[in-house]
Amino acid sequence: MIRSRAQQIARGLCQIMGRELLKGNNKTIIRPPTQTRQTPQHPWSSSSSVRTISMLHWPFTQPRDFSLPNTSWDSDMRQLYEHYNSMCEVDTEDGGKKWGPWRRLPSYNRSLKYATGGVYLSKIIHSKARLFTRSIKEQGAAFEYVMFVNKEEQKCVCVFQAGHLLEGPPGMVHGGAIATMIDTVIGTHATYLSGPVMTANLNINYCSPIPLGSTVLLTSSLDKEEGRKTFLSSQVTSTDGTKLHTEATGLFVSVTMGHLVGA
Ligand SMILES: CCCCCCCC(=O)SCCNC(=O)CCNC(=O)[C@H](O)C(C)(C)COP(=O)(O)OP(=O)(O)OC[C@H]1O[C@@H](n2cnc3c(N)ncnc32)[C@H](O)[C@@H]1OP(=O)(O)O
Repeated sequence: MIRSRAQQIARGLCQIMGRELLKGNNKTIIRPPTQTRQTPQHPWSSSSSVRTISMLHWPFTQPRDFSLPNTSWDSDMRQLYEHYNSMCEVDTEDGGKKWGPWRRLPSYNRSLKYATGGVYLSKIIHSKARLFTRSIKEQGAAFEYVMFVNKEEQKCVCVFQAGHLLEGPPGMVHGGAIATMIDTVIGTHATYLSGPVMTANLNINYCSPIPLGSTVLLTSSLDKEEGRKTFLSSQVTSTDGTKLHTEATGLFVSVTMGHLVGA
């Protein structure tokens, strides 16, 4: 009985989430429920077919965007955030603003919250579930990160500060935490490019340890797409790009929304 109720909710959710995924150039991208500030209209979201949500008419709480700066961020993290954020909006000749080549991806503690009504649904469906990387409340204790995508170059970058709860060897970041971040970054990038996907294969080479508490840069680039398969590669480097910490490749397989929510 409970299962059939869950399935009904999941089916409804599929319909809702399906509507909230943007279609751009035949690609599906995650859409935030709202912008955190006034931003210029972006070509990807300017289509009249896109259903935007007016939070003015939305009675439920706006989810917290974890990718915005907080006091735990060190100077490297802030500088890189400012660097990529400044390329999200550029000045026009007439003194206005327009979208730049990069876009910051918002980040919530449940993927469900990207959908219209997702904040409400997340209180009903597995209400205690949290996205692994956003499950620790203390700022700076575990995964602090922000992701930016560049549609033209089909690239994604992530500025990641590894907190003290991610220790593996003494004073160094746990390999599983690094794998988690790589999966998160290339998985998000694959979703951005290809719509709902799941990780089918992840290969990782750990080249040099990441000091606990430090900030590193993760990059993701599209290698190829073959039918339902999206192949990406990733590198984790020091913030100045001179030291290679980790390199990885991943295969993501497109799935239906039903597959994702277990309907
Ligand atoms: C917002 C935060 C984002 C975070 C992103 C995190 C993403 C995740 O961690 S997902 C969780 C971890 N992953 C999983 O649990 C996935 C478990 N696996 C599955 O569900 C399924 O095996 C799944 C969906 C990957 C593929 O199953 P299915 O849809 O039946 O596809 P299937 O027909 O088997 O394979 C499709 C193609 O992929 C290939 N393929 C599938 N698995 C693999 C694999 N491991 N290695 C190589 N190729 C593979 C198949 O050979 C096939 O290729 P082709 O089309 O050329 O014949």
